[in-house]
Amino acid sequence: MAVYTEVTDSDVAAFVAEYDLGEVVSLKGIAEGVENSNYLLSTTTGNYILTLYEKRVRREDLPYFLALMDHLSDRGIPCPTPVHGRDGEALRELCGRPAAIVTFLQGLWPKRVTAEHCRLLGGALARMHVAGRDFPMYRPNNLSVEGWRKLLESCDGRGDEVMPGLTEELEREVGVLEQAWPGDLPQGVIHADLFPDNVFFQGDRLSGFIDFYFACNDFFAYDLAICLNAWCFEPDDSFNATKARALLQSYCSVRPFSDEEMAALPLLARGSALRFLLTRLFDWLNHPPGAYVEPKDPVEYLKKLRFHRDVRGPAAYGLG
Ligand SMILES: Nc1ncnc2c1ncn2[C@@H]1O[C@H](COP(=O)(O)OP(=O)(O)O)[C@@H](O)[C@H]1O
Ligand SMILES: N[C@@H](CCOP(=O)(O)O)C(=O)O
Repeated sequence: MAVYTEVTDSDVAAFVAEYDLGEVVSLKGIAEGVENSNYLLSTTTGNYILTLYEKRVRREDLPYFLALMDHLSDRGIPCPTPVHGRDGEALRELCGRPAAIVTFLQGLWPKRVTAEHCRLLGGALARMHVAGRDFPMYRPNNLSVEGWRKLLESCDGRGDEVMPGLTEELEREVGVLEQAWPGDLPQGVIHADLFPDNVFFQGDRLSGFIDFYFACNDFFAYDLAICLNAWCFEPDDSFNATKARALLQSYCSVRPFSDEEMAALPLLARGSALRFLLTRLFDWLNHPPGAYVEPKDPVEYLKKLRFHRDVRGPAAYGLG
């Protein structure tokens, strides 16, 4: 369960007193999620999400994430909006952690992804990229190519505890991707963690995006590469080109891809697989025994990486 920091009734009452949100009715820990502590907060004015930011989120990055949610929702992108206190601040401290309240988003994330989900996702992602173009803040992607060698080193050569030969394969991959990574592609604000559990649907529409706590400035096509990995593989690890085509075509109908972006896609998808493989590997090797949150499987992302390594053109993604 993703509640790392326990909040008592008196803590939350004092916290909520800083806002015009009425009285606290209840506070329930939310089991889903990995990175932060999330609570469903009910007050006499409605439902909200209270988040206490944990290990991977740096305090200095929080103004970027919160301002981005304000910016995108002002431009009609469905996403949570930070609630500002009576002093105008959205970010404050609770139980020794940075904390914020955001609006509650209706809908559920898809447990079984369909091509229609991918189609809706593609269009909405492109609209988010366009809406972020005039966002004035900048945050580099510290989990992209410049960060991978350090991330691998932080695993202390223990990759083979997960699979024999893994450390060597990852060292090779990091080297190849460092050499081949594109220098310049269309870029702007990206979500950078758009997995199915961060996208809500209601009936036949996409009702919103959540979890902007990896958002950063990077190649737009890298966000799509993350989605290809997270949405277009089946539980038996096979790649579903129909889902990929639905995702990419609907994205391009809103924000067309350049030839350079299309050509770079297999490499970006390989790199995005490596990024999640490395953070999962680190968490797998370092999670305390008996911890509530089950670490995610790094090997799932090794298989995805190997798939993209063998891709020779857009036909593999249902295009061309
Ligand atoms: N704004 C929101 N509206 C509704 N539910 C939310 C909202 N934010 C988070 N949640 C709930 O909390 C869960 C975990 O949120 P998430 O941001 O993915 O956590 P983490 O950053 O820890 O991975 C989500 O799966 C969802 O159930
Ligand atoms: N999506 C990442 C883990 C981050 O979890 P989230 O709940 O913040 O999306 C992964 O699958 O490795």
